[in-house]
Amino acid sequence: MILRLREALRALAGTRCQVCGAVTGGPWLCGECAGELRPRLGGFCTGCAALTEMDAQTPGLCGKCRTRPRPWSTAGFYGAYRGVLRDLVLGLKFGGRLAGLHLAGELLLHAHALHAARPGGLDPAPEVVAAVPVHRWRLARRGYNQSLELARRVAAGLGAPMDPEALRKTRATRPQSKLKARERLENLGGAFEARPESVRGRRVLLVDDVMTTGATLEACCRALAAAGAARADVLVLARD
Ligand SMILES: O=P(O)(O)OC[C@H]1O[C@H](OP(=O)(O)OP(=O)(O)O)[C@H](O)[C@@H]1O
Repeated sequence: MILRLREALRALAGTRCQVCGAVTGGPWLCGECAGELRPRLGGFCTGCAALTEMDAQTPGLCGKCRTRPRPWSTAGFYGAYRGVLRDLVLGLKFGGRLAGLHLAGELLLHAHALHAARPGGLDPAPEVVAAVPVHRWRLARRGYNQSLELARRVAAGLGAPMDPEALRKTRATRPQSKLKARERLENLGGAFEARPESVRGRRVLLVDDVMTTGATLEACCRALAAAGAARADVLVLARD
């Protein structure tokens, strides 16, 4: 009975666009949203994924990454944090639109393949997949950690081990989205801890939904390095 109900709900979800909720004939997206979703192939920094004005520009290191490399090896992302991709991220995080996880997982896997194929790109076979953690209070309020759910899908798609305990948030912090760029790194000081048993000597792929200043991923990668990770790559759905 419960299974039949689940199937019926799944069938119902399959008739709606996972981004805008419009009724569709297809499984995941309406024509309008599908038409807008395309991976960004050029015009980004290979170090921090910062976007340049021209998306036709050959990817290379930005000035900031040349002078102050980030504490990760390289970054991969699907697209700019705009339009349909932004709606998808916001729906996952604040709208409880978890049906979007299937699509988001596929986009992340597509992004991983693209960024693993470029020179100096993502590790094609990470030894551990980890997620940016949320504090237990936020978890209790939201009911799930969207980054963890995304990381699970990436790990399953890559056939790589997922370790939900690899990183932990040790204290509650103000949401990055509410802070100015210069306040963001300070907000996260000492807020993340990595578990040495999970990451020591291993190549880690760290997954999050969106990168804005990169402060969150930076704080997490510093924790991974402190716990002895051999390498950390970062992968996000959207770059702001
Ligand atoms: O690159 P940054 O400038 O660090 O910003 C990006 C981070 O900000 C958001 O989390 P936020 O802290 O707002 O929310 P959450 O803890 O509620 O997921 C987002 O999910 C990223 O983790």
